[in-house]
Amino acid sequence: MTQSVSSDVSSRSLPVIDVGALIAADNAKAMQTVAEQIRDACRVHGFFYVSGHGVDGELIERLDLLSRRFFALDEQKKMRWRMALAGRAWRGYFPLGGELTSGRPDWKEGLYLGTELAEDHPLVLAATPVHGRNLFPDIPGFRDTILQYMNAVTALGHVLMQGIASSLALPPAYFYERYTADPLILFRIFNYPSQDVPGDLDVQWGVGEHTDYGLLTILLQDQIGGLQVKTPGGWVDATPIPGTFICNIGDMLERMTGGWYRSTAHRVVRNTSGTDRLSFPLFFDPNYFAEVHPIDGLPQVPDPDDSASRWDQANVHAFNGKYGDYLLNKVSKVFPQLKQDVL
Ligand SMILES: O=C(O)CCC(=O)C(=O)O
Ligand SMILES: [Fe+2]
Repeated sequence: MTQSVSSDVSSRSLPVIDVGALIAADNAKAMQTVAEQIRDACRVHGFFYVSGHGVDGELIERLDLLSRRFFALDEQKKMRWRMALAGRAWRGYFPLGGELTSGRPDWKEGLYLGTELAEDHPLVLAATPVHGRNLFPDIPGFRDTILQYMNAVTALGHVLMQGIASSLALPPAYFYERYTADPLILFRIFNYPSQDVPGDLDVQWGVGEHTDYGLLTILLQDQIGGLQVKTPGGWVDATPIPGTFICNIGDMLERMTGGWYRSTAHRVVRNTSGTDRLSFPLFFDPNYFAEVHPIDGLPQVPDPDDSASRWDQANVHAFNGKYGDYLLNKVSKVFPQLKQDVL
């Protein structure tokens, strides 16, 4: 990979944490060991691989296969499910170069999805942004597979948040009781095609440097690679490891922990491998209406404001208010046109 810069990968590679004990939930000592591994990973990197997660491998294979079938369709056909058609629900397909990071197009196409809510759900009737029905492409089996996958990984998200609570010496249900009994789940399926960029386009990355907005991102990626994580020692490749997810913490967890855990910047290099790269991030976030507050009693971080070196120059610690407000402010920057049309 051309932009790979890690020279001393062994000391800087990201940890793999087997979370089987958290799922089994029958051995307090083993659960504590996992919580300590999570704490170390969140303190040092903000990124870790998860193995032993229990999500069905056959379901993952089916999701990958059907997603490839979708992206192989003509662009014109894929545009039948374009995001503009979902309005405020913020769902559907966006074409190559259609999403911006820091004002520049990313070299990816994708399908935006989330918790499936019916037209008569109160939040949909109230036209709540990012809530609504999905635009499921008419690939046989795709809808059910996506819904099953979102359910399975959301369940994993609840377990991981229990582990994160324990890692902070909080009761396991800390986040559930305050923020995630009804979490905001956004799910994306991305294709990074191995395709040249036309000379007149200002494209550099698959996805430019950024942090994620919410609590926890649970990412499935295929075998191509390209995700890189910013560490104090430089950019590190998050090399694919079969059978694992990659987890990273988002801005809201940094805010809640007063910077004790950081939302670590990451990016994806442009795919030049000759084969499409697929990735599937699921964002496990606080309820849209939840007010985010710092957690009492954590170790104090002297100066948590790192806005000067952050990709968006934002100070997440200055944010007060509903998670939904924070999210909308961010999302409107990555899809400015859509914001104009539907908000
Ligand atoms: O595709 C990837 O590997 C990462 C995508 C990502 O960082 C994001 O969607 O926030
Ligand atoms: Fe991300």
